[in-house]
Amino acid sequence: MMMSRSIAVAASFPETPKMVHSSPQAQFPRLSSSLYSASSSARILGNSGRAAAVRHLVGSVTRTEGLRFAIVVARFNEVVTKLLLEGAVDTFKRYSVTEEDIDVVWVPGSFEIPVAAQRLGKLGKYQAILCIGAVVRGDTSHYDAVANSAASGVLSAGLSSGVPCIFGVLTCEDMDQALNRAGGKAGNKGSEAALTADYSSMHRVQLLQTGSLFQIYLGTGCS
Ligand SMILES: Nc1c(NC[C@H](O)[C@H](O)[C@H](O)CO)[nH]c(=O)[nH]c1=O
Ligand SMILES: CC(=O)[C@@H](O)COP(=O)(O)O
Repeated sequence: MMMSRSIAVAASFPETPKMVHSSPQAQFPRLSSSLYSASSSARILGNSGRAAAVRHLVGSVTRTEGLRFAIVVARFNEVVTKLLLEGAVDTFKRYSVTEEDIDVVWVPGSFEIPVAAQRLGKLGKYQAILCIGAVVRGDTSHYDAVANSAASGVLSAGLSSGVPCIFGVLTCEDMDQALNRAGGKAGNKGSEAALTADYSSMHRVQLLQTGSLFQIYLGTGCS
C-alpha cells in the first residue's frame, strides 16, 4: 500500500496549518498502515507552495478486534427483521467481531429505534450503532410517518451522540421487496449495514487517534 510521504493543507484555511511530513506510522505509531491508504494522484499546494500528497483516511474492516457494536432491531415485521439481524451478526463475525462485543436491543417498531440508538450511543461503549427495521407500506399514509421518523431519528441519534448510527431500516412498498432485501435476490441489507458500521467505526478510530491531523484538515484548534 503506497503511503503518502507528507500531508499539506490548502493555505486558504484561517490558521496557518502546520505541515505534517512524516508518515502516519511515525506521526501516529498506534495506527497501523492498514488504517490508511494514500492517493499519489491527488495534489494540493501547501503553504510552501510545494505540491504535496493528500492523505485519504479510509476505514478498514480487517481490524475490528476489540471494537464493540450495538444493534437496535425493530420487532415489527419480525419475519424480515430477524433475517436482517442474522445477516448483520454473521457479517460482524466474519470480520472478527466477537459475539461478546455485539449487544442487541429489541424495540417495538422502527419508530422507537432512534431513542434506543441515541441512548446506546451516549453510553460511549460502542464504535457504531446498527439500526435495523422493516417499514412496509400499508393502505394509509402511516408508512410515511414511520419511515421518515425513523430516518430522521437515526440521523439525529448519530449527530447528538457522536457515534455512527447506521441506517439499516428497509422502507418497502410490499413484503416481497422487504424479503428480497433480507437475504433474497437483492442481498441482505443487514449485512451491508454491518459492513458500513465496520468502516465507519474504523474511520472514527482513525480520526480520534489522529486528532491533530483532523484539526489540521479543518484548520481548527478544537480537540
Ligand atoms: N407499520 C410499521 C411499523 N409501525 C409501528 C411503529 O414503528 C411504532 O412502533 C408504533 O407507531 C408505536 O410507536 N413499524 C415498523 O417498523 N414497520 C412498519 O411497517
Ligand atoms: C408502515 C405502517 O405503519 C403500515 O404498515 C400500517 O399499515 P396501514 O397503513 O394499512 O395502517
